[in-house]
Amino acid sequence: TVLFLVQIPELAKCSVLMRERAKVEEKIQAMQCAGLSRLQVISDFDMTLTRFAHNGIRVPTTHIILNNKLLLSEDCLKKIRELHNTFYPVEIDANMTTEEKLPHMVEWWNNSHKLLIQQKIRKDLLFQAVTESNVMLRDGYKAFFDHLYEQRVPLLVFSAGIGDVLEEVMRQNHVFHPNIHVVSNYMDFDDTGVLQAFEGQLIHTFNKGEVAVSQTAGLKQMQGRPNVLLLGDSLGDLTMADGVAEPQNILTIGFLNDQVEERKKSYVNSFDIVLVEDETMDVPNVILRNILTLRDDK
Ligand SMILES: Nc1ccn([C@@H]2O[C@H](COP(=O)(O)O)[C@@H](O)[C@H]2O)c(=O)n1
Repeated sequence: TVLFLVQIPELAKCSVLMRERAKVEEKIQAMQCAGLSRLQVISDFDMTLTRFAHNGIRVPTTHIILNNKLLLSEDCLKKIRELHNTFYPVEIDANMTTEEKLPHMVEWWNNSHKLLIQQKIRKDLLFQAVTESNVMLRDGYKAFFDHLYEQRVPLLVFSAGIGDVLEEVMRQNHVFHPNIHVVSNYMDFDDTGVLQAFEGQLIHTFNKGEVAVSQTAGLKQMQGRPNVLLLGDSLGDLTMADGVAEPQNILTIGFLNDQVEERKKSYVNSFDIVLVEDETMDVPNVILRNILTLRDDK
């Protein structure tokens, strides 16, 4: 154990919480032994791969990136902000159960998507909306994406945000590599490039388990990879690996960004590792380096 802690000093930082350190060590060691050919990474996007805040200012989610006068009228911007002010507190409420939150999440996503469709958003303006936004990936993001790509480890980005927007964020940061598969809410544009609907089943924060079973279970590039590094910022993200066939070791890392004291206990009880107000990818990167470099012969 002492040797292990020397190898991963980042886990000793006070912003890193673990319910059972020994279990974390055991899982990492098992994943090291199995090698990279048995590994896949599943990550949420908003507030997990992106920062929560920068210099005290909230970083936009993929939905909020669209809150730009280029795309939305003043009236629509106001309505979208009102929806956010009503429903985000519900999403992160430490005293409500997931079942209690569910109908509110469906209402939030459906109403905001309806408003976006009414605005007839043009596909060719998404690039500019992302450029003009303050979206930022977490510090250390490049090493995270590049290392997985170089080592040919598949990365499933599983997001209740907007797929077209998060792809553009990764593209503009030069990390949208071919080993990435995205499952998210994609926009459906008509022949003239105007938003007319959203494709497929709606994904919100708390139905990722269902979506995993129906959409990610059959993904060819993820098959034969029973070891999972899972990254999220919501308890709903813990179900993102529900589509993995015969899982062996699932190491879960939760970013606790908001309502820290209220949610600390439930996060520590649910994720293997909890990172408190940590805007970096340092811990996932060091764990990946351990898993990927100790036995890279497979
Ligand atoms: N109209 C909305 C709906 C949701 N959000 C936020 O987006 C996040 C979803 O994306 P993940 O990549 O984290 O799955 C979710 O946590 C909501 O807070 C929003 O900003 N506007």
